[in-house]
Amino acid sequence: MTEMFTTMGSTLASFMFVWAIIRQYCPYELRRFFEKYTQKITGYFYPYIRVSFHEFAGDRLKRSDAYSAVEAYLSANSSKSAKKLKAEMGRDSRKLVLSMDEYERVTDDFRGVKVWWLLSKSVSAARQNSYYPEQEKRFYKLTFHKKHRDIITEKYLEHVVSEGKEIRVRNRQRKLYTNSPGFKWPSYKQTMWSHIVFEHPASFETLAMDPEKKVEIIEDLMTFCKSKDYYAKIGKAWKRGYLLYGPPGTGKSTMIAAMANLLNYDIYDLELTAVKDNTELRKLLIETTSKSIIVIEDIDCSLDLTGQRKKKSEKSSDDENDKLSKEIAKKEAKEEIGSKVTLSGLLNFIDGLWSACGGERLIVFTTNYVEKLDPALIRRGRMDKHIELSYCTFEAFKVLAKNYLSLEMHPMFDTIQTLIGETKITPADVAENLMPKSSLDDAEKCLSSLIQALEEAKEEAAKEEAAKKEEAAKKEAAKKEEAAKKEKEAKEEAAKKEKEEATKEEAAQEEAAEKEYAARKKAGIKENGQTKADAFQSQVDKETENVL
Ligand SMILES: Nc1ncnc2c1ncn2[C@@H]1O[C@H](COP(=O)(O)OP(=O)(O)OP(=O)(O)O)[C@@H](O)[C@H]1O
Ligand SMILES: [Mg+2]
Repeated sequence: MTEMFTTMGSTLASFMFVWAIIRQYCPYELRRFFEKYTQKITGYFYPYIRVSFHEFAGDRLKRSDAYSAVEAYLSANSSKSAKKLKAEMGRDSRKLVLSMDEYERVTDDFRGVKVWWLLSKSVSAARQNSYYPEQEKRFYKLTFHKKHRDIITEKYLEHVVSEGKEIRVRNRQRKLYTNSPGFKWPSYKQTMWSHIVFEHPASFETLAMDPEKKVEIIEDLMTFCKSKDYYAKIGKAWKRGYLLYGPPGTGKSTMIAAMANLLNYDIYDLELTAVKDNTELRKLLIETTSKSIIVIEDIDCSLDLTGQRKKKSEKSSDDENDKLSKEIAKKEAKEEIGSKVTLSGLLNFIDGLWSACGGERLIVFTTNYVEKLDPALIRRGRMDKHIELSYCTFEAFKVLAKNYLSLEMHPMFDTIQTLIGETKITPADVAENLMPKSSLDDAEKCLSSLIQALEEAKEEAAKEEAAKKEEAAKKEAAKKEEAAKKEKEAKEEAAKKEKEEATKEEAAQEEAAEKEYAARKKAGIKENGQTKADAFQSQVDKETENVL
């Protein structure tokens, strides 16, 4: 026996050696030729057909649906026969779901035909000097006899995929995904999203808001999730945008959780500030699955409106003489290159060509300041439904009282109704006051605490109002004073002008008088001169006469 093993070992070693020599020295074409014909000859004697289902096929951007369906199908069908299993938490964390582990082989029977499934993986070595880790490519391999080719390829595979999909929906753990900012080197099998199990208890029933509005939103959501054919008919991607806006603590985030629970959707909480650029945003979008809600919270804070920045840099580049402004423009341009997601990138994300992939998706934006948002971002078609969540009304209070204190009616409700109508209080504040703080707190105590809070809020509001009025009055007075000052200045200016005019006129008159005087004087001299000359002439004439 030992001898036999020794011989076998040395034969194997010799074979490996020869094969290594062939691989090294045999030209590639010859080797291909050799391999091809070896496969053909083996195929002739080997009567089985193998089908592989790779986890990441094609462009490797997304996990293959076929692989997921097979995985789900086998998790339900293999757990009885496989010996090596892996366990994952199932829906609502109530039950463990078992599925076959790596390198495990199971048998399945379909209409009397026996098939074999194997979960395997191939590991490609890490590239030298590369940051990329070793890459594992997992795949399922189905083996069956070639005489059953038709039944397996036509019927069995269809059965596996449809049952697998059903099982997936049944076992689906709803997840809350987020894009991790520290993630730099995505290998093909890693996704851009990290997730935890989504277990938020919020529902529309516990959401405090106007009942009519609530019903309207629920109907809108239910209609959306049943409208696959309708969207296909009108030629629109199966997605819908919701804009939730209102002051902090009015239930925007709670409503998103309620929507996910109502529709049984996953949530993708997109942190825009952690997205490097538009390309990364697109990748994130591709990796989201259908039946999901993509959420961007506080959209006004997370988006840099680059349109405005461009305007600034254009303005400064206009001024060519100013060196400093040119430098600022350059700096801004650099920032632009290194900047993150742009408005146009986000618009494309919402309703560009890529947004149609996957289908059955809600995109929800929340903001505290709707007026700050670019109109292009929230126009209908992008954000189809705008929902305002505002301060607590009496109807909303009643829902909270029922949730927190199991109260439908109470004598103190009347006071609360009056006070709630007169003041602004968020549902979050109401909820906080209604929550018992110790085991001794009863409903009455909680309601009194709320009444006190409402009164304080009312007082605070009155004070604020008074302060505002005072401020406004001060402003008005300052305005009036300013106007009076201006009027006075204007009057003084006018008087000054008038005086100046008068002085000018006087000067002009004086000048004219002087001119006239000068002219007269000149004329007088002339006249005098003439008289003297004439007198002199007459005297000369007289003397001449006397001489004669
Ligand atoms: N309409 C509501 N119905 C029930 N509970 C509410 C409602 N609004 C607020 N709450 C309670 O207040 C808390 C805060 O609410 P939430 O986080 O939904 O507010 P928000 O509008 O998202 O605030 P922000 O703008 O600051 O993000 C929640 O945990 C919830 O318990
Ligand atoms: Mg919130």
